[in-house]
Amino acid sequence: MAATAQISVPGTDRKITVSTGLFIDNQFVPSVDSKETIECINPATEEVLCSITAASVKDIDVAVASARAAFNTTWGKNVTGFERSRLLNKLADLIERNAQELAELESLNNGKPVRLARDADIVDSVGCLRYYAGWADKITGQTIEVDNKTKMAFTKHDPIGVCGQIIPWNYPISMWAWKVAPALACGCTIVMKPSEFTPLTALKLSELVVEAGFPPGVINTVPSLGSVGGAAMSSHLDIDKVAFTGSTVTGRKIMAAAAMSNLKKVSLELGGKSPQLIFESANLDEAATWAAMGVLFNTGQDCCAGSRVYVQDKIYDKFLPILVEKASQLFVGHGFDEKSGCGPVVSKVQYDKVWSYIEAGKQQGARLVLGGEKRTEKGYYVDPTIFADVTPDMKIVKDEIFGPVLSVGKFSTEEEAVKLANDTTYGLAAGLHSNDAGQCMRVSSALEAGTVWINQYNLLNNNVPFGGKKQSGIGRELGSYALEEYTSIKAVHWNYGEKLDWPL
Ligand SMILES: NC(=O)C1=CN([C@@H]2O[C@H](COP(=O)(O)OP(=O)(O)OC[C@H]3O[C@@H](n4cnc5c(N)ncnc54)[C@H](O)[C@@H]3O)[C@@H](O)[C@H]2O)C=CC1
Ligand code: BAL
Repeated sequence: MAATAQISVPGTDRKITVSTGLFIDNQFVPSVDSKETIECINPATEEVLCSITAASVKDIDVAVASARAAFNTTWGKNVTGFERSRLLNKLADLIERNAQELAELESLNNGKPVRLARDADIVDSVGCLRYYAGWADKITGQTIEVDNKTKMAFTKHDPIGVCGQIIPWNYPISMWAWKVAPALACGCTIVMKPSEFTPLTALKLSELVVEAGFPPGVINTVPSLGSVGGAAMSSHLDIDKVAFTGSTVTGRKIMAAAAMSNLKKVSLELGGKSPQLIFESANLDEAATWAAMGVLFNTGQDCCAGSRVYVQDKIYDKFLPILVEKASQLFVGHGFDEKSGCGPVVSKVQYDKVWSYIEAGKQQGARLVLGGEKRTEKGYYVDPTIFADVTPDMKIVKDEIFGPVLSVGKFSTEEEAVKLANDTTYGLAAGLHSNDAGQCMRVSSALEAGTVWINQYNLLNNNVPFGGKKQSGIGRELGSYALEEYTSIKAVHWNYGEKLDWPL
């Protein structure tokens, strides 16, 4: 039995108990060979919450063996879709029951407001599990007529097997749900590696996996450093698929490791530098609200953050103050303050990265119109920061910052707007605000992005696919499209009459 930690809930006399071991075969266990630990930090206070076991390469082997055994016996093709659906729905119910505690733990480890973790991240995650519970008994192949006389063929959509799932720290519960729900619906088993920055809710969710009644080995949770556990999973010979969300740099490493090991299937949901275009016909107040939310939600730590806003020249001077006003209305504060709409960034590393970009923006001559001043209090807080009059060569315009930092530039024609928007190696998302229907159709078609929002931003739905073009990724999550990531298609040719003339 591995140990537990008690984490105090601010403003209450309650404590949350977290198992600090690895979750393998439905049990919390110590590492088989290592004493390495991961310190979990509260980004709002910079205090250590607890230390947990860091999985070694050997622990990954043990978790994979557990997932393989489950795949071959109690899960995989040995369980009906109806049963997978029932268990997914049960898990969704348990997460809903525990929403407040999970949201508190998410806030303590990640910094995001409890209110948003509970009412957005967890509500959407429960919805995701229920959405894929609906699919579990509807995953079917095709019957294919071949010659109508002696042969038919059919396809089976088999579960792909053991899935390594490597998730980031920006939406720990949501990314867990996006990975777990379609994999289980298809009959796959899982080795889940949460980010070393935010492993606590994945450990807590593992307790609910047992309570829901999943057989041992179906979901294993192995917190580990990316360079240890993540790398071992990517090159593992008995993992059939890796699903990853995180940086483009790490995505490349995972793909290379997959190629050099067993050519496992890989899906990558990577970075972005998404544009939002504001055309002169737009409702400026509404467009400013979406634009502010588009970059500031989750403190800008969002793969699809709309971190470049381009405004048509005729409305630029009118739009900019409205945008600045909207952004300054956001209350940035401790995640346990119900008023807080934005917490600190997740870690000291991320804090330093965001500030290095703010300094670069200043040095390269962008006009600072909001924020850009450090706070003196403890915690990794960064206030909403807006730079105006940016040019395409600036670092703040080119690179993914992953913080509450917005670059605002100007365009005159629709053609120029599209050119600026597409001037990036990324292609995750884009937004356009216009009341000209023809323009909405033309521009949404021309934007090189996996998701385009028209007169909205950042709102996703569990039944709509999400993923990137260009260097923002490969494959799709959510919607029916995600099922393709977790299935392997088998074609069965059935001869019921043809005799072969032999020798040929
Ligand atoms: N697309 C997205 O949603 C995310 C993008 N990012 C971007 O990445 C930047 C750096 O953040 P990081 O936490 O360093 O991102 P990262 O991409 O390195 O981390 C994401 C996950 O990958 C794992 N990982 C790290 N190295 C690995 C390796 N060699 N093999 C397999 N797995 C590995 C980590 O342990 C974590 O679970 C951020 O500033 C942001 O720009 C970060 C998190 C999420
Ligand atoms: N915004 C969707 C998920 C992500 O940021 O990784």
